[in-house]
Amino acid sequence: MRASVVRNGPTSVIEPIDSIVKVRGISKAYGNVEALRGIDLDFPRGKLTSLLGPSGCGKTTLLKIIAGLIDADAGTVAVEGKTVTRPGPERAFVFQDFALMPWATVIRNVAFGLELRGTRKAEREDIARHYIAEVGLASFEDKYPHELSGGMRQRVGLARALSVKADVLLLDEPFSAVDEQNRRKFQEDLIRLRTNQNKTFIFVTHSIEEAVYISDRIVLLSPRPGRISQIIEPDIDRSGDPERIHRDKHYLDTVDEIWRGLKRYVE
Ligand SMILES: Nc1ncnc2c1ncn2[C@@H]1O[C@H](COP(=O)(O)OP(=O)(O)OP(=O)(O)O)[C@@H](O)[C@H]1O
Repeated sequence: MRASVVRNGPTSVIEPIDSIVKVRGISKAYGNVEALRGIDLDFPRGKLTSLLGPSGCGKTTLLKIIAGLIDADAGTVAVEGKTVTRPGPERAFVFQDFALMPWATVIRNVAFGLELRGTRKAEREDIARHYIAEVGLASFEDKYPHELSGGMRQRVGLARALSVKADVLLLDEPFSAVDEQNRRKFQEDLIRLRTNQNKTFIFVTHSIEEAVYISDRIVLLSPRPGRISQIIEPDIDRSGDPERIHRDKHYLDTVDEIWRGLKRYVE
């Protein structure tokens, strides 16, 4: 099936994309389970793209292939024109469970990526402090993960990814382990960070509402083997009150449209 781009809103012209990540012909099977088949995708620089689709359609697999954590059977991924063969400093992965070290303080956890790269202590702690404040955790530098709520641990994971100054942040359902309130707050933080930090975010989610709320572009995958079914670019003004956005006509129409696209897979 050819991918179609749908824009909800006044913009009707589709501009050429300045893509930072190019995925070409990616296929992947685990034994006889075919997870992905022939994925071609461009991820625009400085934008947030969500991967959305039925359970088991290969979203996490695609994210991990982009991260260089697992190999594809066929196809290539290039970041800034350079073929991905392993994890690299220009990409940071935020795991579902945030993968924090329980025996280390917040600041050590956040600075860990820099520690691995050999950045000296004073410098890496300065950088870590900056991003700890950026995610709203100033004054929690010396706490341990067990002293934090799920939402706060999630922020530590994000601060760590921001600290290594990767251009591309890969987030695997970062909201799945937190309550609704923290989820909303973190969604707003992500919208703000995307604007302030000029990072490219690639985001796996199960939630249509969440995808429409935070994404510049939504890639809808078909059931396994995952193929691109549709690409949707919600045209939503996110500068205002979040409650207003949730009642915005374009927002509601886009949610509805995606739901109608996905419904046929779950009925
Ligand atoms: N290491 C593995 N070994 C065997 N099968 C796997 C492995 N990892 C994933 N799979 C299978 O590959 C398919 C795609 O998995 P993946 O986790 O990428 O999908 P997903 O869309 O992220 O799923 P979900 O929405 O449920 O999180 C699934 O059927 C899954 O069971």
